[in-house]
Amino acid sequence: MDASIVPMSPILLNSLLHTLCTTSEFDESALKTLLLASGILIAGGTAAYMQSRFRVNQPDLFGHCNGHNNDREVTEEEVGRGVNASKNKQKKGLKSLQLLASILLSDMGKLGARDLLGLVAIAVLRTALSNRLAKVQGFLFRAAFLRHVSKTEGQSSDDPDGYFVDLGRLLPWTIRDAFPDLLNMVYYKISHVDGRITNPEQRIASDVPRFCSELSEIVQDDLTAVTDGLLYTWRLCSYASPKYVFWILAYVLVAGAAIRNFSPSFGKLMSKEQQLEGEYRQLHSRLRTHSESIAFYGGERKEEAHIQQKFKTLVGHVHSVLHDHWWFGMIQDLLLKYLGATVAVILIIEPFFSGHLRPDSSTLGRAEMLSNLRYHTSVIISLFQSLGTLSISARRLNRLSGYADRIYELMAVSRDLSLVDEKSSLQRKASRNCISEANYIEFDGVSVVTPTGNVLVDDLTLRVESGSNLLITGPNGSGKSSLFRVLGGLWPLISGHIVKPGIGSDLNKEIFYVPQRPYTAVGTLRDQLIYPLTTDQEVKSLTDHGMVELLKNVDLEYLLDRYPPEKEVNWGEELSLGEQQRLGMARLFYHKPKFAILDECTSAVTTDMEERFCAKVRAMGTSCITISHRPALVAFHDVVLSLDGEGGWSVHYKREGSSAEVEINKLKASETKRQSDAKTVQRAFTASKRDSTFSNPKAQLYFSEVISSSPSMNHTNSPSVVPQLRCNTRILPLRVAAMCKVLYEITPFWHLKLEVVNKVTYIWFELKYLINSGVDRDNGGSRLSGGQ
Ligand SMILES: Nc1ncnc2c1ncn2[C@@H]1O[C@H](COP(=O)(O)OP(=O)(O)OP(=O)(O)O)[C@@H](O)[C@H]1O
Repeated sequence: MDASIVPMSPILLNSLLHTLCTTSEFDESALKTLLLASGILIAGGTAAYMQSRFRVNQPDLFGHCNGHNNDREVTEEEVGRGVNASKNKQKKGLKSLQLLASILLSDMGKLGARDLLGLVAIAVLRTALSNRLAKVQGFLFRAAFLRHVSKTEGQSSDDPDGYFVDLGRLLPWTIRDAFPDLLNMVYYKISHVDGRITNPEQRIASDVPRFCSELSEIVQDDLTAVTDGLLYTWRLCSYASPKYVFWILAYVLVAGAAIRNFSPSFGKLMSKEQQLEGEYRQLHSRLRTHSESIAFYGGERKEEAHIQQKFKTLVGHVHSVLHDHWWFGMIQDLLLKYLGATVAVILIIEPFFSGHLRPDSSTLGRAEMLSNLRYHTSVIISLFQSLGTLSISARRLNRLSGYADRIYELMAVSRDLSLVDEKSSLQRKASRNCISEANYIEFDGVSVVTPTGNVLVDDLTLRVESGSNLLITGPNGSGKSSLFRVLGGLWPLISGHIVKPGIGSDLNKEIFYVPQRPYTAVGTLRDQLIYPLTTDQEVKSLTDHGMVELLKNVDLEYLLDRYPPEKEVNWGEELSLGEQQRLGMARLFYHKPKFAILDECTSAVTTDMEERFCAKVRAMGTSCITISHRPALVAFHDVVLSLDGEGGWSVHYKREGSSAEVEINKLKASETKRQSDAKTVQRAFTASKRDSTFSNPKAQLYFSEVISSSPSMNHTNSPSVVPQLRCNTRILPLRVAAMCKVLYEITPFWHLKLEVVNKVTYIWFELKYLINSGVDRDNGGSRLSGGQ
């Protein structure tokens, strides 16, 4: 709205001024137009404001939701609470803004300070230039009056804003570089353990850039407003008297106070919008990650409904925000721009028509007056605009505080989690609960507790010497993986003592974790093998021959033929699950750690591959800690830790000559009901005969039959998704008409329609001005020549 209405103000004033210059009295039609426009704006603004304040079907009146809880009436107490909560939130947001600003300033450095000074210099230059232009315009008016140049030429001089704003807005982007790094090891804890913050990625990827860009705009605009304000105050004081500055200031202060009273809590609205947007994006990202499973299940409708619902909530909220911006912008523009400009014109007229600047009757005197009037109109309007800009800064800062609040919350939580880590490690050191370093892994009285407080394993005591191999079994959800979350420091050590190698150094060198869900990094095939190292970090660089050997160990050498060595591939999408798991094994062979934690990392590979893998890891001298449900793997391990899923556990050491079957039977004695379910599946699996269907040569025949009986894909059967899109031979007018219809239908929002209304009003004023000025030039021209 602002952008389209702003140009109206100078046009109205120019029109008024023009009329004054030629006839020395208000033109009746211009006054009517002004009154009509003001009336429409006041009526529209008041109606919208009333509507917004009395939306009774929205329970969280100050949260601006789209009214799902119609069945509950809003009590006065609740509204009161809403007001208090809103005010508290607003204060919190402004405090966050203050803190972020101080971080930005302290991290700005020499480069940032230089840029800030550059901005100030640009603002001063811009003000000086616009002052000069205002003077030139005054001279041109004078010259036009004396018939030296045509008057239209005089009006064509440009405002310098366009030349400076773009350049000025580039500079504050460097402030963004000074932003502290929000991504660190705490990220996992924020998203998986802590639970205070949802969608941290939205805050980092979207809120931070938006915060920086809006902050840069405010800094730029306010700097300009301050320099303009100072210069024009001085000019006005020196030309007329300080009383004009006093009147303008008084008007802006009163209008500003009235506006502040009306202002909705834009910070809170912004914050909620970001949260809803984050949730909406997350649904899309989930859809992308699980698209194959969803397609197999045929779950498109369910997913679509879910996404649609989130989208509707987001749109409803955005609608509500835009509506508030609209009516509030209307009131603000009315008070600070239109009414303000009218007050300015009334102020400027007084000294020229009844005061000390009243011209003498000579032509030169009138020309001088015209020049002065033009210049001082620019001065007074610019002063109004700059004070107006400063007074709406509160709204902009309020909006900005919404982003600031979210960013600061993220920073506070991450700092909190780091501090908690440090504190608890200190506490643990003081007590007996701590992690210390040795050549082996030991759990001594360790309890594994989930972030929600469930005890998964109680008081575990177990030692894994370097060179021995441990197998961990237990029902699903019994805490097998969680044990290593505690060992790796992802979950806090609530009680007990852990001993492990590699503390303080690169943990992967000593204990290498191969996860259940294979992880493939972005990059080339080589990058997959050396992950998490980068090429620069490699102690001994992986040769081509070494790479072939690693891949041969896991039967993946064909990947070298399929993909050029330097090609970056989305491995997670192009490789099968089993292939990704085998790539994970090859990665382990490359790193050759002291201990390898194999968390069901062979669940998708063939059994012979699994056995080869275990044999190779043992031969490498790496101790395996394997989580698996497969009894076949017992043979490769010396110790079996069995979890019962209810906090209990038992350790079994393999004796000479005992077989895997004996060990399993031993474990059976202590089975609970939950355990026995898992074991039954294991036994059924080992007892079942291999299905020979797919090794049967006839299977090929079956596939051929399926393919031949499937419907052929010819073009005549292609589904007509959107019939309108299929006819591509439509003539241009029809296509334009269809486009307009679609545009109209997909833009049900007020603000867009309002834009159209604004544009039409603007054009109407332009036309009216052109017609008036044309008529007046004819009349005025003849009158002037008559006068001369
Ligand atoms: N971030 C978390 N917050 C709360 N509970 C969690 C979290 N992560 C895991 N859990 C819970 O901890 C329990 C143990 O999970 P864990 O992944 O250790 O199981 P597991 O024994 O490895 O199971 P599986 O054999 O299915 O892999 C589960 O009940 C799970 O719901």
